[in-house]
Amino acid sequence: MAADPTKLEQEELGRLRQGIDALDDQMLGLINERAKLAHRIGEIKHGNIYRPERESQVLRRLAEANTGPLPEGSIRQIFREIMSACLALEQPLRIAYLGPAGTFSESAAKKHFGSAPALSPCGAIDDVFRAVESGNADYGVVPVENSTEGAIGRTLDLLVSSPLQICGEVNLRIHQNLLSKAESLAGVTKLYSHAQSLAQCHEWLNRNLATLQRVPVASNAEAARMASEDAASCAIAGEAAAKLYGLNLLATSIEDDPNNTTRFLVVATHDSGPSGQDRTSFVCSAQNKPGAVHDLLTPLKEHGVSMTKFESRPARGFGGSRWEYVFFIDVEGHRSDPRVAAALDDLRGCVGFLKELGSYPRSSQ
Ligand SMILES: O=C(O)C(=O)C[C@]1(C(=O)O)C=C[C@@H](O)C=C1
Repeated sequence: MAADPTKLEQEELGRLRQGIDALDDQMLGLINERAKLAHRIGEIKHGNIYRPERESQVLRRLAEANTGPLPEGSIRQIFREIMSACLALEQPLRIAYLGPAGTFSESAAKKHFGSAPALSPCGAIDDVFRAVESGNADYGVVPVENSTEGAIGRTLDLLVSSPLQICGEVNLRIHQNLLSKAESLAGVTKLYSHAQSLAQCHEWLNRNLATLQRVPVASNAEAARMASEDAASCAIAGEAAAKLYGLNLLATSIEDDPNNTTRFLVVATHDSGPSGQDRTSFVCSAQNKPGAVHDLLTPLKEHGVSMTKFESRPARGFGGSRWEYVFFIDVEGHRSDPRVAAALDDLRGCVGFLKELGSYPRSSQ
């Protein structure tokens, strides 16, 4: 046990706490002053107040100005919550995400919007798009790719067919944990998780729990819920699900790839204005002739536009015939940047189909 503080230390403790109280009072005043400025900005803007490009600039500027000791991640989190609360005074946002509660999509939505908005879980990626299209939600958060498992095809397909635009991206480090109602694995016979999570922890499971029966279920959060009802089972899921269902963390960060990251997109009826560090996504077809894919890349090269993603997908779902493909391309820059605009114009002239999916601030991670 730690020794009790000496009398001198007790006195110092009192002075330090007074110092903290004084700073807290100042910060309280300043945060409310800030809220008043945001409120006035809201009055001037009329209508849609949420500005992803401005939020990205605010967070980037503070992260760059930060000299510590608080790390950049904490500064971003604190100011994210302050902006989230300021915005909620003006425009309470409704966010649809791929549920149920406790999924990584929910964590991504909170990371991007803070905790002020009303979050509604949807049963499928299609339902997230539908909620935003119908006006039942202002924004939608859906996974689009995982660094271990690759693209989420359904999200890509819906980006082609839906009128929604991408207005943001969130990169989330995915830490998988072994959770159970039980305090140890002694009597545990079954393991629930989503098939993707089982795959992401495959080697760890083979090394540590080779004989445990693995049961794939609809989502990690559902796995956690099932494990919460049966102490002879365990689940692989994120920390949010562990908290939600009151489960013990029997092992943490058990994913095989320590850099396991999922990229989520924020979809809306509009994309984002330029923030200075943006990405533009579009999808296009290539003609079925030699050198067609090379032709797609030429306008980008000619206008000095960097490509950050190139993903192909069968075009069958979009009226294409067998063995025809569409290409999902991400480039650096905003569609209003002259070089990006010129490259897109040239591309439009040489492909059968091109759809802009939106420009949005690049994720900080
Ligand atoms: O700068 C603005 O346009 C604001 O409305 C202020 C503010 C903020 O709190 O900084 C609030 C909401 C917007 O999404 C962006 C920024």
